[in-house]
Order: sequence, then C-alpha cells, then structure tokens
Amino acid sequence: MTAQFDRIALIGIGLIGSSLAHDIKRLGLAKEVVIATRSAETLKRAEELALGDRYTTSSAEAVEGADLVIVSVPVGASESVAKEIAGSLKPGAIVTDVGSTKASVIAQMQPHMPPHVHFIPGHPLAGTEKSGPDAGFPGLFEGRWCIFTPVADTDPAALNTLRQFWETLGSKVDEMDPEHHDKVLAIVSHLPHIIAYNIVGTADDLETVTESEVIKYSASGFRDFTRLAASDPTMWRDVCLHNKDAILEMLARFSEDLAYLQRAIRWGEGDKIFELFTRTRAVRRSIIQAGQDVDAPDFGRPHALDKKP
Ligand SMILES: NC(=O)C1=CN([C@@H]2O[C@H](COP(=O)(O)OP(=O)(O)OC[C@H]3O[C@@H](n4cnc5c(N)ncnc54)[C@H](O)[C@@H]3O)[C@@H](O)[C@H]2O)C=CC1
Ligand SMILES: O=C(O)C(=O)Cc1ccc(O)cc1
Repeated sequence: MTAQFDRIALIGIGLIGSSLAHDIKRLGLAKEVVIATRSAETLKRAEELALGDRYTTSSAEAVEGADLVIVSVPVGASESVAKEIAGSLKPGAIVTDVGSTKASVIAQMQPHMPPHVHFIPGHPLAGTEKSGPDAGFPGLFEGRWCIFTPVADTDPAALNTLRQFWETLGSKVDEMDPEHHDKVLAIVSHLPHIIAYNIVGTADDLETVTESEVIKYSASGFRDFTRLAASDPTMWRDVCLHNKDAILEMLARFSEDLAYLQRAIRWGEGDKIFELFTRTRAVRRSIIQAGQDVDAPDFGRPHALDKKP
C-alpha cells in the first residue's frame, strides 16, 4: 500500500499518540513519522520503543513539512500546543486532535490556526485506563467510533482524507456538532469516570472504619470501578474542567435519579426498584444487539442521548 501521507507529526505520545504510531507504522500510512512531546524522558521512551522516525521536544519543529498533524495531549494543553505550532504549519496541512471534549478544544485551538491549514477536531471513542508511551498498542481503534466535530467551512476533501485515515485504522467515523458531542460524552464517558473516582474515594475513606476489608473483599462490581478510577488524573482533571457545563447538567440529572432510588429503598418500594433495574438491564441487551462489544471499553451508540425525554 502506498503511504497516504509523506510526513505525519504526532504531538503527545501517551496512550493515544503511541497507539496511533503503532498503527501508522503497521499499516504504512506515512513515509515519515515525527514525534514531539514535552518531556525529554517520555521522548526517550518513545525512541526506545521505536515509535517514530524522528523525535523532538519542540512541537513547532515536529510539524514543519508535515501534511497531517495529530495533537494527542490532555485537553487543557490544547491552546499552548496550538500557539506553539501555528507559525510552522505547512500550507494545506490537516491539523486534528483526539481530545475527549470538543467545544473547549475548538475554542482553544481554532483562533491560532492559520487560514492555509485544515483544522478538523476529532475524538476516537477508544482507550483504556492506562497512560504514557508504553500503554499504546496496535489495533486500539479497530471497530470503534471516531467522531469529527468539523468547524464551519471545512474543506470536504480534507475531511474525506482524514475520514479515510481513521477508516484505515478500522474506525467507524461519525460527525456531530461539538456541543452535542460534549453532552453525549458527558453521560456515556465523563460521568461514569467521575462516579468511579467518587465511589473509590469513598471506599478509600472508609478503609479505617472497615479495617481494610474494602480492598480485601472487593468484589467484581467494585473492581470494575477501580479500573476507571485508575485513569490518568491530569487527563481527567482537564476533562472535568473543560466540559464543565455538560457534566454539571448530567450530574444534576444523575443526583435527581439517585434520590428517587434512595427514596424507593427507604420506603421499601420494591416495584419501583424492580422496574428501574429491569429497564437498565434492557439497555445492555440493546447495546449487544447493536453490535457493540460491551466487555471492552466502549461508549455504545453516539446518539443514545437523543432518545431521552
Ligand atoms: N486515555 C484514553 O482512553 C483516551 C484519551 N483521549 C484523549 O486523548 C488525549 C491524550 O490522552 P492519552 O494519550 O490517554 O494521555 P497520556 O497521558 O497517555 O499522554 C499525553 C501525552 O501528552 C504529552 N503532553 C502533555 N502536555 C503537552 C504539551 N503541552 N506539549 C506536548 N506534549 C504534551 C505528555 O507528555 C504525554 O506524552 C487527551 O486529550 C484525552 O482526553 C481520547 C480517547 C481515549
Ligand atoms: O477505559 C475506558 O473505559 C474508557 O472509557 C477509555 C476512554 C476514555 C476517554 C475517552 O474520551 C474515550 C475512551
């Protein structure tokens, strides 16, 4: 297969950047891959893992002559990266990102993008709780959604090129407006992580009361939460701060529904409890029927929220 790109620059080489590097190499998608990351230590590790062809701690240097630039850094670092690369981007380059929140990333990056490049925000709905260059692996994006949230007047040819790139990695591509993306992801991804961080934090506080029995007897339900709660603190702090409105809206709704369940338990209203648990069981069945692998990290159908009243 002939390389789709002459030079790809990967800015940030953690779980997502390194998974992209593995796939780009495996599938021969670029003649050259240039890797940039802030810390010299991470860069050295990326080189040891032979993730690219050239390595630099300067994002500006990395993007020189690149026809595709993929920014894979915590969303709070988007503006500083955009500022750093803006003056070095090649005319006609496609600049994309993989951030878990979209409206904030657009607000941080778009103002710095020169008119001669194609800025196309994106978000692969694929990942794990691990981070850093050792965490990446080939095939992470296979069978997963990648959502684009294009800005006004996006060049259809550039959009198509980026779509082909993700499809070559095995992803299914969808488009949404950024605000809708942020609402959907708040409920299907951000809230589950926040709930996990919270319940594991509560259990940890209770450790002294329960004499370490929380950890000793942790059953699979709790263990599932600890996986999510082991996710990268910087990345998830940034998600919370950069999707604040949608997360607070969903948390308010969640708290209301929790209060309903709490009340039903207090008053012994078994019918209400049974009805809710039956309804939620059906959700998992419909995810399986839709062809989603529910045992792997996944987010179900991107438009699930549309069905809510
Ligand atoms: N972890 C996951 O499961 C998923 C993460 N994402 C998004 O992908 C992005 C990257 O996440 P991960 O790869 O998991 O994080 P990570 O923590 O594994 O890697 C982040 C990388 O960015 C680098 N970095 C941080 N600030 C930088 C800066 N100013 N300039 C250059 N490099 C910088 C770090 O050195 C590191 O190499 C985040 O925006 C996250 O929201 C999207 C889908 C899934
Ligand atoms: O590990 C998991 O279960 C995840 O949820 C991974 C993940 C985290 C953040 C994203 O924006 C997309 C995927």
